[in-house]
Amino acid sequence: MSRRPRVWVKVCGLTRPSDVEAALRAGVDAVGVVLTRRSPRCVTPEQAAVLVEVARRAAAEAGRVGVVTVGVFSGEDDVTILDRARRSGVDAVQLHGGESDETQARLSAEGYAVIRTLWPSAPGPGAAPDVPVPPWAVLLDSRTPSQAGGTGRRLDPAVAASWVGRLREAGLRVILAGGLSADHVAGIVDRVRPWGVDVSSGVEVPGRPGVKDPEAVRAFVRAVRAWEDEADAPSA
Ligand SMILES: O=C(O)c1ccccc1NCC(=O)[C@H](O)[C@H](O)COP(=O)(O)O
Repeated sequence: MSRRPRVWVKVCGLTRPSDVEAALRAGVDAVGVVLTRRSPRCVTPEQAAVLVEVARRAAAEAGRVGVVTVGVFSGEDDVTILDRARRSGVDAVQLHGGESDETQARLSAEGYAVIRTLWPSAPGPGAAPDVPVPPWAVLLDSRTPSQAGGTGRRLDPAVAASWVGRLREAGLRVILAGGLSADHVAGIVDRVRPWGVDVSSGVEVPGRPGVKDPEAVRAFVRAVRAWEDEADAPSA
């Protein structure tokens, strides 16, 4: 029997300090604030700064090190991204609008961990693109014609697994997103084997984007940690 790896867990689209505290208490590794106006979960940099401070305080109180605060962008120019990232005080930026390699490099040079989003569409070797400059992590997500993220739509697990395999071979950390929730995250992680998972609408109060349900967040983290505690059968 072989031991399973720890899975990095991010809850995204937080808008309320109490939800940030609850997420940290539940044991998440990262909290995301959406800093693009192209989202119903958008917060201002000033609101984000309060949430980031709450996250740092809650992490310190819980004796947690390495908790990451992430600002999500989609389609903003580099100057706007840098301005909002600085004003909010996030550790990492998540590029969720097909931003360029140059933008990624510029943000890395400014000291931000960069999470680069890809939207898997086709299965098979060669379907996942090359990522010429390795970011801190790659995030696989679903999208609709009007929304680049936070859609609540699941990826096809076979497609996701093939992209994760290919990107892992290239040495990248891969975070899986797209319609995850407590009731099926363990099964998807078992099949797709990402380095991390990211959830937003699946832990929200139904019909209220940005308002998290603390019990749903706890159930999500519990489901991931329970999966980690099981062991893989030896391969034949
Ligand atoms: O959450 C949004 O509203 C959003 C809007 C535009 C770009 C990105 C956005 N969210 C990014 C995230 O990291 C979400 O957690 C991720 O898309 C997963 O969302 P969900 O499918 O609802 O779990």
